[in-house]
Amino acid sequence: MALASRLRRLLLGSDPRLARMLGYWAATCLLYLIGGILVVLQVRAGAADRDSAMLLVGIGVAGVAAFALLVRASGVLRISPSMLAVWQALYAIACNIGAYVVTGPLRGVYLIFLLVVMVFCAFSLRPRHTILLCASTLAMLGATMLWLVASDRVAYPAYIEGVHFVSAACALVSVTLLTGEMSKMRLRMKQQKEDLLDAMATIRQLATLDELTSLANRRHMNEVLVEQERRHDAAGQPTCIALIDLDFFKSVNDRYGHAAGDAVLRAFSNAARSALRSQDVLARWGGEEFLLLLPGAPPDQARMVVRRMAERVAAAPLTEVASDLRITFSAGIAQRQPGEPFADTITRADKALYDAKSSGRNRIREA
Ligand SMILES: Nc1nc2c(ncn2[C@@H]2O[C@H](COP(=O)(O)OP(=O)(O)OP(=O)(O)O)[C@@H](O)[C@H]2O)c(=O)[nH]1
Repeated sequence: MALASRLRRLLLGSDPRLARMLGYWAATCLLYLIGGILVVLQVRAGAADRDSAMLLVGIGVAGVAAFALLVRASGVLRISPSMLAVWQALYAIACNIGAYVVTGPLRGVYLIFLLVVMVFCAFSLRPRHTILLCASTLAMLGATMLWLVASDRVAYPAYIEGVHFVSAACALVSVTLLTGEMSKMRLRMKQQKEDLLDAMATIRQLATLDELTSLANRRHMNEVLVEQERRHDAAGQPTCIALIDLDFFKSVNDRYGHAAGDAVLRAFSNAARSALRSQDVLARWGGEEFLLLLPGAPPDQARMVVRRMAERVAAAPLTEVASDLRITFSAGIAQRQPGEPFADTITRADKALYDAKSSGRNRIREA
C-alpha cells in the first residue's frame, strides 16, 4: 500500500494540478495512439510511404514521451501549464499535418484530429491563445496544401485540397469560437470560486474573531472550551483558565472618550498576546473582560503567564491616548477539576477575580 502510494506520488506528484495535467496528457496519448494505428494501417494498405510513416510514428512516440517528462518536471522547470499546453498543441498539430502529408487518399481523417486538438485547448488556454493557435494551424495547413499541390498535382488535386482547406477552416474557426466561449465560462467560474473562497474565509474570520481586538471572540472561545473538555478528559492534563478584567476602565472612557477606550483595548490585546505560550488562547469575553485558556498549565505556570502578561500590559505604549496612562488588570485563575464543566471553572475564576478587584485591583488571585 505504502509502495503503491509512493509510486503514485513519484508519477503524479502531490500537486492536484499536476495530476490533472497528466490526465490531459494521457488523453492525448490515446489520440496519438489512434492516429499512429491509422498511419500503420494505411502503410499496410499501400496508401502511405512506409519510411515516412515510420519516421512520423517515431516522432509522435518521442513527443509523447518528452511531454510526459516535461509535464512531470514543469514545476521544477517553471513552465506554466498554459505554455506547456501551447507547446503540446503545436506539436500535435505539426504531427497531424505530417500525417496528412504521408497518408495519401485517407489524409482527410487528420483534419478531424486537428479539431480534437483545438477542443483540448479549451481546457487549458485563454481564448486569445486559442485564436492564435487556430490562425497558426490554418497557416501551416494552407502552406502544406499549397506545397502538396505544387509538388504533385495528380495525388493532390487543387480542388480537393481547396475543399479540404475550406472545410477545415470553417470547422476550426467554429470550434475555436465555441471553445473560446467555454474558456470564458471556465475563467468566470474559476473567478467565482475564488471569490467564494475569499468570502468563506472572511465569514470564518468574522465568526471566530473579535472585530476590535482581533482576539478570539466569545462564541469561538466556547467552541474551543468544548473541544478542550473533550481532549482534557482524554489526556488528563492540568488546564487552567484566567478571567481578566481591566481596572478602572470606565474612567478611561469618561476621561479620554470611547475611541481612546477602544485604543486601550487594542493595546492591551497586543501586549497580552505577546506574553502567551503557543498553546494558550485569549478571547474577548465581553466589554473589558478577557478569558485566557492555558492548556497543560498547572496553577503555578498559569500564574507565571498571567504575571508576564501584566508586565507587558503595564509597559504597553499608550502615547496615542495619553503619555501618563498605564493599564493594569485584575485576574482570577482557576484550575479545571477532572470532569468539571468549564462553565463551573469560569464561575470559580470569576469569584477569584472579584476577590482580586475587592482587595485593591492590579493583582492575581487563585480559586
Ligand atoms: N471604549 C470601549 N468601552 C467599552 C467597551 N466595552 C465596554 N466598555 C466600557 O467598559 C466600562 C466597564 O466599566 P466597569 O464595569 O464599571 O468597570 P471598570 O471601570 O473597569 O471598573 P473595575 O472593573 O471595577 O475596575 C464601561 O464604561 C463600558 O462602557 C468597548 O468596546 N469600548
